Amino acid sequence: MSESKPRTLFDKIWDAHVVQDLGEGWDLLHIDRHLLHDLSGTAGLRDLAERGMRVRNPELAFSTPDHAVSSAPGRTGDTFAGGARLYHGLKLLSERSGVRLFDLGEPGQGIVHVIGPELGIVQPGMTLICGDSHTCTNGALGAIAFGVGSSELTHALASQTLVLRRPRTLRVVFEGLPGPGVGAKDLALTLIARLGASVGNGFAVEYAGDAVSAMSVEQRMTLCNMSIELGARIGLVAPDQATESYVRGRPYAPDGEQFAKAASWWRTLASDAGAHHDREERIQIADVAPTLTWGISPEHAVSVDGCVPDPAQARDEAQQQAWQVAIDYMGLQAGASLAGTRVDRVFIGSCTNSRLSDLREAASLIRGRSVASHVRAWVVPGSENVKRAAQAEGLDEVFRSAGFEWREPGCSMCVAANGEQASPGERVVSTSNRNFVGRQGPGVRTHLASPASAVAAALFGAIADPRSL
Ligand SMILES: CC(C)[C@H](C(=O)O)[C@@H](O)C(=O)O
Ligand code: SF4
Repeated sequence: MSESKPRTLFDKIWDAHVVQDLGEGWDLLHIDRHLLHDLSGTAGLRDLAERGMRVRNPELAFSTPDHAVSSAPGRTGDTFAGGARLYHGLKLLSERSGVRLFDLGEPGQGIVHVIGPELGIVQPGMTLICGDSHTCTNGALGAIAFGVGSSELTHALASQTLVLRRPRTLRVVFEGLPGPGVGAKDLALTLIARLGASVGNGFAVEYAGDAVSAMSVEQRMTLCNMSIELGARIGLVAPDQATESYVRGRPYAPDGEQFAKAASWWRTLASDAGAHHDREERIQIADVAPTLTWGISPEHAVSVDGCVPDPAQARDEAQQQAWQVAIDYMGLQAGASLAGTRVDRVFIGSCTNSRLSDLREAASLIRGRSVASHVRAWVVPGSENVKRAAQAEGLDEVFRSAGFEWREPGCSMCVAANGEQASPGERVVSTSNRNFVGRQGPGVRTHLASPASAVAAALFGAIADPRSL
C-alpha cells in the first residue's frame, strides 16, 4: 500500500464529511450540528415552515435566545419589547420542529457560540454551522465551524448538508510566547493589525505554534472567534490533550467507551508533517503588548503604549483617507497616545470574552478598587452556566462591589440588537470583536480590548495599561 499524502487538519475533517464530490472544487458536505439563535435561527425555522418543510434531523440542532433579549437582571423574553416576537417565535418554532431550545434562566442558555463548546455540542472533527459569522469560535475545539447565510441555513435545516466550495488553507504560526498580561485577544488584534482585515478571505485558518499549544481551550475560542475579523469564515486549532480534557464530561459529549473511541480519532486529526497549506504566516509575539483598537476596523489596533496613527504616514491615499475617517469618527487626534483617552463605558462580555476564565481574569485584577465615578461598566456573562459558576465563586460580588453592573447572559451591548447601547459620542472599551461605525449605537466609539484592558479602563476611567494594575 502506498503512503497516503500528508493532509492538513482542515483537509482531514472536510474529507470525512464529503457526501458527494460535485466537481470543480465544490462538494456536498454533511453538517453534524446546527445552532440557531433568535435572529437568524427564528428566520430560518420560519422560512422552512412556510415552505412546508421539516427540520431533517432535529436532534442535531439546538437553539437559544441571545441577541435580542434584554440582559437586565430579572429579565424575561418580553423585557426588550423589540425582541419579544423573535424570542417567542424561536420558542414556538423550536418546539414544533423538535429542536432543543435552551430557554432564558435555564442552564445552557447563552450566546450561541459560548454554549456550543460549553455543552459539548461541538466536538473535535465535526462540522457545525449557525446563521452567524462568529460561529468560527467553535473551531477552537478542532472542528470546521462557520457562519452561513439565510438560504444555506434553510438548506442545511432541510437536508443536513450544504453545497460548498472548498476554501484554501492559511496556517498562522505564532512564534514565541506572549509576555505577562498579554492574552489571546491581544494576539488576535495584533494578528489582524499586522496582516489586515481581509487577508483571510477565501481561507480556512489553522492557528499553530507554541503560544497556541500553551493556550487554554477558552483562549483558543477567543482567537478563533476573531477569524472572521481577519476575513476568514473558518478558524481552527488541532485538538490535543487540553481539548480532550475540555470535552470530557460535558452534557452532549460522548462518554465511556464512546469517548475513548472518539478521542482516538481526534488524535489523528492534527496536520501531518509536510502537509501543504496554501499560505503560511509567521507572527513573532514575544514583543506583543496589550493591544486595543483606536479606529473603526479591527485592523485599526495598536499597543496600549502606542499612538493613534498619523494619516500623513499612511502607505497610500486609500489608507490615509481610511485613517482620517476613523480618527474623525472616534474623536481622536492623529499622533496622540492612546493611553489616557477618557472613556465613558466599559463592556465585558460577548462571544469573544465572556467565558468563566475571562471573568476570573477580570475579577482578579480589581483587588478592592472601584470603577471610576464617571464610567458605567457592565459585565455580561456569556451563558447561564458561566453566570452560575461565576456566582458560585463570588465573582459577581467582586464586580458589584467595585461598581460594575452584573447582568444576565446574552450578546447585549456587543451589537445592541436588544436596545442596550451607548449614547452618541460616548467612548466604550469593549471586549467584543467589532468596532464598526454605529455598532454599539449611532455615533458610539468602540475600542476593542482584552478583559484585562477593559478592567484597567474601568478603574482608571481612561485607556490604561493593564500591566500597571
Ligand atoms: C446578528 C448576526 C447575524 C451577526 C453575525 O452574523 O455575526 C451578529 O452576531 C454580529 O456579531 O454581528
Ligand atoms: S456576542 Fe456579539 S459577535 Fe457574538 S454572536 Fe452576539 S452579537 Fe455576534
